[in-house]
Amino acid sequence: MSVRFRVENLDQHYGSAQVLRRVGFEIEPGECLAVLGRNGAGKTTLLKCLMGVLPTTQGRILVDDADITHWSTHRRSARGIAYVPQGREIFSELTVGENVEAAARAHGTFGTGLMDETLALFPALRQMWRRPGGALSGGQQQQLAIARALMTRPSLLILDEPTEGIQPNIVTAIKDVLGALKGRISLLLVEQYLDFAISLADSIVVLSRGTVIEAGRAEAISREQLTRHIAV
Ligand SMILES: Nc1ncnc2c1ncn2[C@@H]1O[C@H](COP(=O)(O)OP(=O)(O)OP(=O)(O)O)[C@@H](O)[C@H]1O
Repeated sequence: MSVRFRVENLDQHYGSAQVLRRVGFEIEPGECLAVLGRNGAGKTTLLKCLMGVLPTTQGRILVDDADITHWSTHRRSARGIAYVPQGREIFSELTVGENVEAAARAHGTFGTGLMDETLALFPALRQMWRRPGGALSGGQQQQLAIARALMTRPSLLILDEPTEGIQPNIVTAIKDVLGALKGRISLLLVEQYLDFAISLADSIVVLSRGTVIEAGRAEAISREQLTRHIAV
């Protein structure tokens, strides 16, 4: 089940440095929002605020009608917000199967059809089921991280640069999976790879120095505009 997700006037500071300024956007149920911006624009900081890893001092975060601004990370996760961080953070000592099962047990979805449904999206993971997570390629680890996140039965899946450092065939596989999930769940995608973001996004937000400098429906923003905003 997907949700409406809204962020209003979010500020964030590291010490005296302001990193986010009045950031706001909305994700319609079942849609994909791409957040774009150069290195250092504040994208990862934004995601940390949304997951409650960083406390919010100014602004509001809403899921449907619930104000989750001050909820713990755990409570947000229980409300259906899942986060696949940059760097993936799987358990490299555990097998692929143990990684998936640990996430499923922690969220009460072990032994449900959800596990089979999710693994059907990632045939490569089934083939690698008994291999340690650390033995997988970067792309396979990314798939594993997404599969783990899906075990929480999310209504909003947040992904921080899922294509970073990944071989092209797995990028395509991940794009297909996210495309298939869209509609059923909402997606928030932070991405540097423009073509990937454009192919999935229904709406786009561009951040620059912590400020939203462009926002709108994906079809209303040209590729040239986006390239100009995020070119180094
Ligand atoms: N823990 C921290 N303490 C102080 N400053 C930080 C911290 N983390 C990030 N910053 C600074 O905040 C700004 C935003 O960083 P952030 O990582 O959110 O950007 P980003 O858009 O995700 O960049 P990248 O694509 O490189 O990950 C940068 O200027 C960065 O140097």
